Amino acid sequence: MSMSNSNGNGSDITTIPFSAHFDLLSGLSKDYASTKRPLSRMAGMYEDADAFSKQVAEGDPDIYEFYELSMPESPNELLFGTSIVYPGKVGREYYMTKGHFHTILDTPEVYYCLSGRGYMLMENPEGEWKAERFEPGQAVYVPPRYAHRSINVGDEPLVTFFVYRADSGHDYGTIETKGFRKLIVDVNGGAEIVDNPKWSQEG
Ligand SMILES: O=P(O)(O)OC[C@H]1O[C@](O)(CO)[C@@H](O)[C@@H]1O
Ligand SMILES: [Fe+2]
Repeated sequence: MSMSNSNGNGSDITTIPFSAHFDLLSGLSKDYASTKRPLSRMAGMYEDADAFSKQVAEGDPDIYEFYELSMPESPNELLFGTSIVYPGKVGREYYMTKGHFHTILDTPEVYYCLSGRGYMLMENPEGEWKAERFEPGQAVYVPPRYAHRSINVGDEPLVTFFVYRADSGHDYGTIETKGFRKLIVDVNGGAEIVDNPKWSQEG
């Protein structure tokens, strides 16, 4: 059987069958090294700047880590791995990923929750948004054009398995400066979705 295919751009790429291990509960892999995101890499992304600075100074905790396999950036390939968001809060805001649009905006993504509790917060450039629950066994579809951010509202790591087209790319766009239109915050011990003041001030 031939293992060659074309990436549609004139050059041939070759991938071979393979498998990878991810622990069902922790999401950690025996086969790969993860990429870790400490809090200091998320400057300006949490609403409470004082709480952010204090936590960075007091140890700069890892907020999340993920595995991203090295794949040819082709529309004919898929990229998959696990994402692990640790439990905690910055001020009233739960630990979360940076979140991103795909550089090729029209590409979707699927997430499957392996353990933990949280939300996938999604919004498109037109301002439509949706927060879907993550709990073990729940799959979430991120449609084309939707930015997506995983948020851990529980006491355990939030572990998800994701798959997306390998050429999709990451575009942080307005997210690094204004964030998402909504925040998920702790109100008296429960998670609530509230307006992000950075968006409501400017409309
Ligand atoms: O790009 P961000 O928002 O920091 O999040 C990274 C996560 O997103 C992914 O690209 C999957 O969409 C993974 O690599 C990782 O789990
Ligand atoms: Fe993505």
